[in-house]
Amino acid sequence: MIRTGYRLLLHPLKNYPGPQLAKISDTYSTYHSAKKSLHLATRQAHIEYSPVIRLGPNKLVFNTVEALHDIYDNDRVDKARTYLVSLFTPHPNIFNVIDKNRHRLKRKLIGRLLSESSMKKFEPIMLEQVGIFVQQLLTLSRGSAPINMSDRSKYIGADVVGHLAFGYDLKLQTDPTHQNIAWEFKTGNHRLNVYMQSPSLAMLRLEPIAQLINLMQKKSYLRLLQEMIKAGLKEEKHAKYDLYSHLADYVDSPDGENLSLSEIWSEALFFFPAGGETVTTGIAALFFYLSRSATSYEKLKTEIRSAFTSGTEIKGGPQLAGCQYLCACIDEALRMSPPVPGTLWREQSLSDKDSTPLVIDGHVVPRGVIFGVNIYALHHNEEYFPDPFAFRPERWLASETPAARRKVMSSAFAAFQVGPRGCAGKAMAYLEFSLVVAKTLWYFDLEILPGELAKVGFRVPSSGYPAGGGRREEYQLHDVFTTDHDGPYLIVRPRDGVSKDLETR
Ligand code: HEM
Repeated sequence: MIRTGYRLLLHPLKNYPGPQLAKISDTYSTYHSAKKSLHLATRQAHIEYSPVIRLGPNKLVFNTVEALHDIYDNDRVDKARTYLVSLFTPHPNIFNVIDKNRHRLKRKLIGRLLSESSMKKFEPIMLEQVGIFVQQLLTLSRGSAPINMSDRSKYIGADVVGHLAFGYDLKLQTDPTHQNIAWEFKTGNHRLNVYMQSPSLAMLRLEPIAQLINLMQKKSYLRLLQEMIKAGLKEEKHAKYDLYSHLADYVDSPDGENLSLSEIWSEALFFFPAGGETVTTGIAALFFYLSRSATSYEKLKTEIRSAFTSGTEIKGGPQLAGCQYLCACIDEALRMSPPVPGTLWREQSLSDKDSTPLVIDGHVVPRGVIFGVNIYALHHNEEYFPDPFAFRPERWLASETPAARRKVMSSAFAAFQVGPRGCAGKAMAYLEFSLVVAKTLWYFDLEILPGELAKVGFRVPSSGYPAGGGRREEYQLHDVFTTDHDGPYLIVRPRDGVSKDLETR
């Protein structure tokens, strides 16, 4: 009672509007994160209350471009300690490390592997996986089973990352043995996302228990993880183009830039949600939007089919980068269905000695408060993206939209987050995304599957959110820090004559 009274009447955030329950307890965000709908609830709360809302006793969420840059591009701000709930080894990885110096080192080393120039070396492996993707579509197109593009994109996402992280061929695209790991990872993310909203729940230290249950249930991802690590250790350290070969020289090196072996495996494991699940969401979302928008589909198909003369010609480089409509479609899919849709919590750095108050978009934020911008809400803020639920790639094109408007949109586009903790894998993401979509549209014509399956992708069983869930034109994401999603189910028809080079592979 006393604590509730304090939070309502005396707390420094007492004057900020927001759902009543959120002012007194983290139950509000815990409940919505358990329901995987926190992104929708946050946007709804912004609409009902204000661009700045209190979403927990100690939490502020902003919905402005100014706040985005004030928060994420600010040396006085750190990742909030709620990220520590995702710590599995004594060594933090690039995602959950808070200390700025340690982060800088990790970012330097891992950033090299994920840079644009490094991606040129990794591209042959990626192309091989994309080749398997289109070949599998060809095989499936001849069967009677419907093709779920979420499943296909989940498999290729994990296969590509398996190679980059562990130099390991998971073969999810062709062999069902390990395909359920894609879902096991999501379950783990969901649990962590709930803990991140509720620091007190995390303090109960349930994670080791959950891990123990996983072990007892012999979760296949744990077994697979051990298998991948063992296989990696057997190889000569520079045998493959993967994370281990990049970092092996830093293992216990004496010059201060040292990493432990378990730290490298923890980084490699993080690549699965970071690089596998995110690109996957983007690809599935774009196929959803293309299957619903005949105009965009025709425009993109025409662009791809006139930019190249064969499917094998489609690879990274100026020709692919010159496909401007493709780039616009990718950004529009990432805007409407951001693969990391939630609020990425930050706090004033514990080491910040500046005596002036921390100001975010004109608001003085007291120490101890955690804050952020919700990516889904910002991407659907009409002030920055008019008609936010319409899939309109043209809004990103210089030929269709004035420069001033595009500038506003670019500064509000946060799919990869901004600032020093923004995504390190952007170059890889755009390459994989473009290759998968361009090759698919080169080899195949796509149609929505008729009947009940046509509804998969936009149907939310218990939505109740006028601001989001249940829209026919929106690809539905289930917020688990990354996302879970289903569909679209498509009919994939091989183009006459063109798919011959897939038969001969
Ligand atoms: C469409 C695809 C992708 C999206 C939308 C995306 C989005 C993001 C976001 C929002 C963050 C910030 C997370 C936070 O602040 O907690 C992030 C971080 C990160 N992402 Fe991505 N990502 C994508 C693809 C990738 C890929 C392919 C990789 C490669 C493995 C990757 C590696 C990373 C890494 C290493 C970080 C941590 C960066 C740091 O803290 O310095 N991402 N990503």
